Amino acid sequence: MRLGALTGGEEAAAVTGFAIDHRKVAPGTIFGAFEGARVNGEDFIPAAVKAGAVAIVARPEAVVEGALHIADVNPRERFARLAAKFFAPFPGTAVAVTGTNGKTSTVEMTRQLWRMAGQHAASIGTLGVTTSDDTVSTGLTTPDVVTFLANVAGLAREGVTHVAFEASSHGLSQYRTEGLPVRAAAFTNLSRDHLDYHGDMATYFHAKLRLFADVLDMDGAAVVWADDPHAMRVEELARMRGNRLITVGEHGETLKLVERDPTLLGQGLVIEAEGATHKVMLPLIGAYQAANALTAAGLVIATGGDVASTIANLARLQPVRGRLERAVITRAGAPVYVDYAHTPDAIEAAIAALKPHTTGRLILVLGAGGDRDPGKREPMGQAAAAGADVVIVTDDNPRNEDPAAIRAEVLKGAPDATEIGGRREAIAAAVQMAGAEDIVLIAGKGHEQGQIVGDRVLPFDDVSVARECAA
Ligand SMILES: CC(=O)N[C@H]1[C@@H](OP(=O)(O)OP(=O)(O)OC[C@H]2O[C@@H](n3ccc(=O)[nH]c3=O)[C@H](O)[C@@H]2O)O[C@H](CO)[C@@H](O)[C@@H]1O[C@H](C)C(=O)N[C@@H](C)C(=O)N[C@H](CCC(=O)O)C(=O)O
Ligand SMILES: Nc1ncnc2c1ncn2[C@@H]1O[C@H](COP(=O)(O)OP(=O)(O)OP(=O)(O)O)[C@@H](O)[C@H]1O
Ligand SMILES: N[C@H](CCC[C@H](N)C(=O)O)C(=O)O
Ligand SMILES: [Mg+2]
Repeated sequence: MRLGALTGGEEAAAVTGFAIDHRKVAPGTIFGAFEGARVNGEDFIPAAVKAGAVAIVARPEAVVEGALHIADVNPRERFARLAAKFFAPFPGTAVAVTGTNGKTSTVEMTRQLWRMAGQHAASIGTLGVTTSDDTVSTGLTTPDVVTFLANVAGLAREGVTHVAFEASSHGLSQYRTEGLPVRAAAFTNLSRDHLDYHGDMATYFHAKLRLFADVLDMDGAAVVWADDPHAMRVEELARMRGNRLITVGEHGETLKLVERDPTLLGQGLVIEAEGATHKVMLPLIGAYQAANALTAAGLVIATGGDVASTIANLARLQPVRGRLERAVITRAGAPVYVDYAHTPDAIEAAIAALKPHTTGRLILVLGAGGDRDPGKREPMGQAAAAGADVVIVTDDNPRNEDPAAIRAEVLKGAPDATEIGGRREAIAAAVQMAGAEDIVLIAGKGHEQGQIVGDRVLPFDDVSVARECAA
């Protein structure tokens, strides 16, 4: 592709690719130089030009010599839009999910429901890029803009027509997905997380609202979990902008949840839609999984899915990795669940999901990640102490923090908890103390395959460790 074809100018230079890291620049690359949280990408402009960059997308005040300066006050957005032109075509139907909890579950369930309807579907998020054939990890929930757009284009080349992706607040505030047309956007919920990055709840919510204010197509649909206290703001935004509004939940109008009856292995749902009453047996436990399943159904309906068959297909949803995943049943007969709860709200939701399933004690193992919002740690401890009968505080991913200091902050909220730093030892203790009537919940790491200590990733999988401890 010629540079002029992207800029609307006369430049004849060939564009061979896009990069936001100067170490990935090759001859013909367009380099995006952004001010980051850690360093200023503008400092790498000379090195990028030396490596063969033909154009630099940067703020007007940045100094660019030896390559075209594509100046913009919002260089991240401009870069994403140019890159999207380069990487297109994309799958015809893309939808995005934002919210503090439930994004991964919702995109995965959307992918499954589309597939059941005969579509060639994929999802992108915390679990990686998932198609019906495999899952390839990207390391981030919303990958960087170049990885994201290249992956979405790659999916189109493989024949994927429908893609659901997670729009994290970091991804939205860094314009990681701009340029890809979004036909429908879903909001799951808002609660405390990531305040280390966003500073306060208002800024965090504002970042999420960008999905509805800026990213969603003007003629696209907004799908809203109506039972969240923040749903109203999203609904107002959609109405103001003239987007089709699909609301789901007990307060929902499109898919109204009128009854939820937990059973041993799932839950019966009664849903009112289009004047008819639909009954379906969801093969997953927990109110939160019903919420995510209904939000996913909303997205499928928003993109042309038939209402009755989409609801009926909920009966065939497969579990999502690391979300209330039953790892093993101990010798004493206690089921051990692994769940990715790593916010106060999620801890509460995971406990609420399991409580109806035990006549004995709920034994909870939890920790909190290092280099992430420290303010959520004490409330996580409080949620644990309020809902579980036995709490064991352990390490999550300490990253570059002192693990004992992180545990101390969680323990402030759960002063009666037992402290066992080693995650394996903590899981072993929980498994050993569980009796026939008890349930063990291991929270925080879900599907993760490693424990990040310093800059090293040590192999660790909660599910495998639980099985080893129960053997
Ligand atoms: C806080 C954060 O979001 N950081 C991400 C972001 O950094 P940034 O733009 O602030 O970058 P920076 O490191 O200050 O560098 C500025 C610029 O200089 C460039 N650079 C930097 C160094 C160099 O030698 N050469 C160079 O060109 C960088 O590529 C960047 O464009 O852009 C980088 C490049 O894409 C990401 O790798 C990095 O993710 C870090 C590793 C990270 O841990 N991110 C987490 C917090 C994250 O994004 N999480 C969300 C939410 C999770 C969820 O709730 O699900 C996610 O979507 O995964
Ligand atoms: N709708 C929901 N309401 C409350 N809690 C939820 C909901 N969905 C999921 N959770 C909790 O959050 C955890 C993470 O779920 P999931 O991975 O789907 O969310 P996510 O938004 O993708 O998280 P992340 O921001 O880390 O990517 C679950 O294991 C569960 O404990
Ligand atoms: N076990 C994890 C969960 C992280 C979830 C992720 N979305 C983030 O906050 O970056 C941790 O705190 O290390
Ligand atoms: Mg996720």
